Amino acid sequence: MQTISAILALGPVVPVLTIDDVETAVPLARALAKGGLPAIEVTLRTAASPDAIRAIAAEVPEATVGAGTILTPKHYEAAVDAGARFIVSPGCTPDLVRAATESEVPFLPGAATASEVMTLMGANFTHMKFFPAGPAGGVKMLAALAAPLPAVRFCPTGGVTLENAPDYLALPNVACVGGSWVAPADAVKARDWGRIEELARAAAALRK
Ligand SMILES: O=C(O)C(=O)C[C@H](O)[C@H](O)COP(=O)(O)O
Repeated sequence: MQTISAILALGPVVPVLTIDDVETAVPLARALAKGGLPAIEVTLRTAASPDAIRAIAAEVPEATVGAGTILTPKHYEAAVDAGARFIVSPGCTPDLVRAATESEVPFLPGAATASEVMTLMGANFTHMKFFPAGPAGGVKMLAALAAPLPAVRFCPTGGVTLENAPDYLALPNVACVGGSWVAPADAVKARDWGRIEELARAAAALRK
């Protein structure tokens, strides 16, 4: 089992995917990994998502598939059963902390304020999703959090783009960024894996 720190170091961007059609999961994950983004987050927001995670875990060994939008211990368990290698939440709850403690699959909880970060530090988390990054204060907020809380590493997600990602990645407390822009819905619908591979390649060229 890889640590969350190792998984977030696999690339500068973690694609966030919402998969409606399970048939797209494997070619989509292959295109992203081929473009240089092997750590992939599949949100648990659609009926197809558990099977999508299962298919990627089984058929795309070059990818490290995680599950996002994990809101409850039941979601956590379902994602682990499907083969998720990491678990992501937009926030956190005591129940999720317990589920994470009982699982060997690592957890990236979400935080957006100093108090939330401190609560998660108290539960021994060193890596957190900063969500929703843009609305919660963006680069300025993360830079400000680094002063009193320098040990925590973040994956800002929510409103991150190819254009603003470099500003986030330049911060010492940012491990990588997350975003859905590398797999636009229209490209997935059109099965345009070449375009997605190109978008992944451009994102992978960003330097941490
Ligand atoms: O579902 C989750 O677990 C989330 O935390 C939300 C996603 O990470 C964002 O919806 C991605 O945001 P965009 O890149 O702005 O589209």
